[in-house]
Amino acid sequence: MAVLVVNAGSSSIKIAVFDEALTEVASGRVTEIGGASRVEVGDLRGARPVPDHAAALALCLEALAERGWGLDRLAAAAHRVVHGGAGLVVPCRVTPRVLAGIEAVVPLAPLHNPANLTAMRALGRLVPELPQFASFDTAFHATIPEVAVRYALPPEAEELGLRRYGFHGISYAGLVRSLGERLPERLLALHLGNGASLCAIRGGASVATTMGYSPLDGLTMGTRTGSIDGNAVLRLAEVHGVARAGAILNRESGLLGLGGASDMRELSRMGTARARFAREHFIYWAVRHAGSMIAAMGGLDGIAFTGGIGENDVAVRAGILDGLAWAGVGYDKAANDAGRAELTGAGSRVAIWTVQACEERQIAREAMGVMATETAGEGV
Ligand SMILES: Nc1ncnc2c1ncn2[C@@H]1O[C@H](COP(=O)(O)OP(=O)(O)O)[C@@H](O)[C@H]1O
Ligand SMILES: CC(=O)OP(=O)(O)O
Ligand SMILES: [Mg+2]
Repeated sequence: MAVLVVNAGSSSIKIAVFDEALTEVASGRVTEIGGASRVEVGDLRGARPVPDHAAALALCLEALAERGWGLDRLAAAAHRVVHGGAGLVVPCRVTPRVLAGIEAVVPLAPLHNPANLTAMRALGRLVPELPQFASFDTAFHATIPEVAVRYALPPEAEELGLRRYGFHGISYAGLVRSLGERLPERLLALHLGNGASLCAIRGGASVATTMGYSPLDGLTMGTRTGSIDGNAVLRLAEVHGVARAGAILNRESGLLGLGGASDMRELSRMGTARARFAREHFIYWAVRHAGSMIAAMGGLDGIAFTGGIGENDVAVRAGILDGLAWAGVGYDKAANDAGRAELTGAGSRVAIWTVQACEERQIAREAMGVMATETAGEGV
């Protein structure tokens, strides 16, 4: 039995095939979709224009078929879904009702849910009999206490469903599993990719996170503002209208708005004063928000970096770790420069790791869990 996993991020699509022992047997990725796209699927490696997520998925499926993983060999497909609203949280089979639920909250995750739906519908057209499953980025945050979930709004506003959800939960759940025995009591997890968030994980459970009602809140991101005063949002809407204001906040802000490129690697290459400022802004706000996460956990025992930037950008990691020296954080500079997995410095009170994001394996695991439950149910 093989499961195809499709992880559509805001700037990337990552696919992988897992066998029943959760061993990855094939994988591929297209990054910087719509920009200076890079393809790593099958024999295709390098720069190649890929305009959107649909084209990226088609490329990935073609490459998988060439490697002997045609759609006819798959038992199921499993997808990352960023936002399922209040109604869709636990992993489930994709049905017309589930598709409608994901569609209904497109305005809350405009950079993600359309790509997730594109992948589900495309596979549904290609192989209608293939069972499909969805895992939600919000699920891991179900343990966040009410006081951290609620905005200080009156009941009529809360009735609109305005509350904090939190995202990157699939990544955080996978991270907790990857750390295994090493998992400390109070872990500051940093998922730094095109979308970026922090999570305070206490005893393996999320107790606070920086994203809120949508994946716009918190850190400075590739194209998203991160935290911004509500009155500034109202002003943008007043001047430009709601749709344009939404586009500015979600697609034209963040590193792109400040530095002229959404991609961290590209900003490093540019090296202009603007580009440097954008990187500085990213680091500064990651440290500021980290302070809030540490307070929510009542202290800090470990730090784990993951995501494209967290795993690879040595200078960003160094900047954030320098900014957390006050919390007893000391890191091994040579290990950081070399991109090693263990960064804890001699005498540091806090353990530090980089961990490869393993969203795909976590999604496959969850889909297999749903399949097992369905099969058990049939046997009753
Ligand atoms: N080797 C690298 N050095 C610095 N930044 C990197 C590197 N590889 C990827 N990144 C950055 O990671 C970000 C994309 O992260 P990723 O987790 O793949 O995104 P997504 O949120 O779309 O899943 C980009 O800003 C990219 O520049
Ligand atoms: C939730 C989110 O921002 O995801 P990504 O980092 O993949 O864009
Ligand atoms: Mg991602």
